[in-house]
Amino acid sequence: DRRTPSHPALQHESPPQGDQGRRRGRCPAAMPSPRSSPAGRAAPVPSPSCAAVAFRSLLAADLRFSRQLGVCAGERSAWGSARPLLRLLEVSGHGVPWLAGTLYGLGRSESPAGREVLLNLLFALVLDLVLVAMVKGLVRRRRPTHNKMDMFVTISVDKYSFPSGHATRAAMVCRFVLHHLVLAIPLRVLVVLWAIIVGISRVMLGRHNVTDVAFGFIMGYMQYNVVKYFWLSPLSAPALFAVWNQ
Ligand SMILES: CC(C)=CCC/C(C)=C/CC/C(C)=C/COP(=O)(O)O
Repeated sequence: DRRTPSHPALQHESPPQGDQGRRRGRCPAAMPSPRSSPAGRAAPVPSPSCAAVAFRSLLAADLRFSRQLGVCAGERSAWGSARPLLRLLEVSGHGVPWLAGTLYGLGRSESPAGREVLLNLLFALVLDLVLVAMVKGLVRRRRPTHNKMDMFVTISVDKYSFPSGHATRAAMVCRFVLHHLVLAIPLRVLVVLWAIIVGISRVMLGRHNVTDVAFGFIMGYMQYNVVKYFWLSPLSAPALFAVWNQ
């Protein structure tokens, strides 16, 4: 009879059920498994809340799915031959070329409008590096076990994977470019595609889990709002531009 527990421990104390369990914020789907205490009594093992159960299930699904998508994680992986191409994409979304390119552009720019845009792009890139490093350092989620740590120039927090710095940068730069460069429609589409492909390639390379990239996209998208809010201009930062124009 399933309703009458045969195990003596279960007869002593039944797990919190129904209303009682719910009131304590516990998940009915994860009822505690009673264990015997030294005195022979069943000691109720606290069960996790529904939110915790849902969170763990999401993470488990994320790990499984990301592993399946990591088809370029090594040369011998299913799509290993595409790895060099994805590594090229990795460099295209890396902080070093973006910072170097922006600094170079700033040095060469002769128009005040161009300098203003590039100065704000520099601010955006630095802000992105700082925020991503802070979140990575706080969350400390390890990179997927199938990732080969052969990345192009990393800093210490880059051993962590949440969020994907490439995804934040790609999303933020994409918004920035679409707002500040006058581009023909096909080029605008290309910029959006580049950002999406950079994000997807992080999972295919085995560098990240899907949730790292998804959160990275959201974070990068919002970072652009911060850049817009603190937009540096001769009006908002006259001292900076005065020095510049000397
Ligand atoms: C000036 C200075 C501190 C430059 C640092 C540039 C640099 C090494 C950025 C790191 C870029 C990177 C490897 C991000 C990691 O991207 P994930 O998508 O793997 O999170």
